[in-house]
Amino acid sequence: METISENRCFGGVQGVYRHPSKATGCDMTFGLFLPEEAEDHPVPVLWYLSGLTCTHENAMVKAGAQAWAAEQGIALVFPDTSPRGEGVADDEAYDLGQGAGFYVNATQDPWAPHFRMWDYVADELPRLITGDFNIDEDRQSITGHSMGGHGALTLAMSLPGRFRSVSAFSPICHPTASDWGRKQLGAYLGDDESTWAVHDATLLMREKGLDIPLLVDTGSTDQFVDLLMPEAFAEAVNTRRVPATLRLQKGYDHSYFFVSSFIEDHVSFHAEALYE
Ligand SMILES: N[C@@H](CCC(=O)N[C@@H](CS)C(=O)NCC(=O)O)C(=O)O
Repeated sequence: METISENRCFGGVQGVYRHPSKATGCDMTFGLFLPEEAEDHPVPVLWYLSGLTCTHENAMVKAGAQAWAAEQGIALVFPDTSPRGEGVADDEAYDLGQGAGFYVNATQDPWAPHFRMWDYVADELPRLITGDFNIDEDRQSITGHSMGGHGALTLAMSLPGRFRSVSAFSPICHPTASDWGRKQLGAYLGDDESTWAVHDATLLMREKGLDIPLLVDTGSTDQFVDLLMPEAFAEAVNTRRVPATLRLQKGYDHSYFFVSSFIEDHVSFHAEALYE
């Protein structure tokens, strides 16, 4: 693993690292914030999955999470959103290909060789960070924004026991019924929609429910709210009577100004579960 940068940050270290990935078959870059406590003992970790067009960097520099993670003694990991590089397939559209991995394992050409972001964030990167850094593998929580909120919700519902809590900012809630989803799931997984269902938070909620604390914030004036479909997810949560806090935040849009306004709440919410 190669260290790209390490900067002192709120008493801890904000690092950026690159490593060859077996899952994606290319080099992958991620950001990792370690609070000061990691110098002495293993610390809990909060995963932050990012949205369309993002790299590891957007949330790392724009969400403002480190101050609150430092206060709580929690590590933050910021994975990239797709495989990258010249030998990796791409598309001209911003919402397909590089920067738009959707946290699935592609089965279709030209995506199948590298677009295995599910395996990357569910298996390979967790093993790497808990092996190489002072992180407590038994205390993990997950959050994300937009496409990353979709990733956070679907990972949490599909990997029971892995995470202590899950939250999301403006998540894509029902991708099998949205243009943020149908296009990408069709391209990566093919036309058989039965293979899409395990990547749809609303369908997973209807089918399985969830037994860890759940918090979702969406801006009431998010410009993409019709694509996010928070009401479909809320209905599934209600139908299953899953304890959850689902909020529409008045006047907020889809940007990182929204994420940074509520990140303190989310870090505190996760800290409660991680230190229970
Ligand atoms: N570029 C797209 C939207 C992409 C977008 O809003 N991406 C969000 C996540 S879904 C983001 O975080 N962008 C990067 C940033 O704001 O730093 C458009 O204008 O239609």
